[in-house]
Amino acid sequence: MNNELFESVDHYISKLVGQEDEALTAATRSLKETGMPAISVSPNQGKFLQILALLCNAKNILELGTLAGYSTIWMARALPSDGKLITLEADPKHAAVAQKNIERAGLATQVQIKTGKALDILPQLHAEGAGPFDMIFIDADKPPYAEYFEWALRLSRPGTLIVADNVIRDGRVLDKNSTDAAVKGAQRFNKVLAASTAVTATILQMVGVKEYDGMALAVVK
Ligand SMILES: C[S@@+](CC[C@H](N)C(=O)[O-])C[C@H]1O[C@@H](n2cnc3c(N)ncnc32)[C@H](O)[C@@H]1O
Ligand SMILES: [Mg+2]
Repeated sequence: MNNELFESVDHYISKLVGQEDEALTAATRSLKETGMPAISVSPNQGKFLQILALLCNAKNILELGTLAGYSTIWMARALPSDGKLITLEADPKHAAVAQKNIERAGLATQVQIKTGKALDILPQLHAEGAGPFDMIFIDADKPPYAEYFEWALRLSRPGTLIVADNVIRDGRVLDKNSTDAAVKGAQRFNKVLAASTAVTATILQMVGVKEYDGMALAVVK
């Protein structure tokens, strides 16, 4: 693989159609400033998520895994003025940084961060009658991705788009003997996705400024 070329082309694309404004660059800067890991989606992936949200006319988005709110900002910008995005984050420090970034982006009235483990909050959302969501982006810890998918289905309607990030893991999903918990989580999720009769799904490989990876896309039947 020619990673250098993939990175250069990724920069070329983001310069053309994935330009970040000050709110997005500040969100990225906040990772370094607060010692958070640089594991947000890339600018072009953020733009891709925004386009997906626009394609499904999303008024109601759910995100699992906020970090600094970078992907949150890209997706929330696709919402109409009365649209809402709920994002779940286990780490209160990440949630606090994300809240500031979301306020800076002028999205505080549309975005709600819920702090806690996704597997605790998802049943609460379901019990409260939240949703159905138009789009659900799964990007939290990888081992329970299959469980996140089951909860996403419960919070969906026919036509809901479910997107799951990082399901290729530098190609390591091919390694049947992998002991890496994230790889095993992705393998288990991909199997569950493929076997599900509730969705029409595919997986896109992605190259660029981030590690070689991929996103799963599933439309609920
Ligand atoms: C890959 S980062 C999210 C990146 C973000 N979606 C973006 O692209 O800008 C994963 C986030 O999930 C959070 N997380 C980890 N385990 C979690 C859990 N059980 N429930 C909710 N969030 C979790 C981590 O603290 C981290 O902030
Ligand atoms: Mg990710």
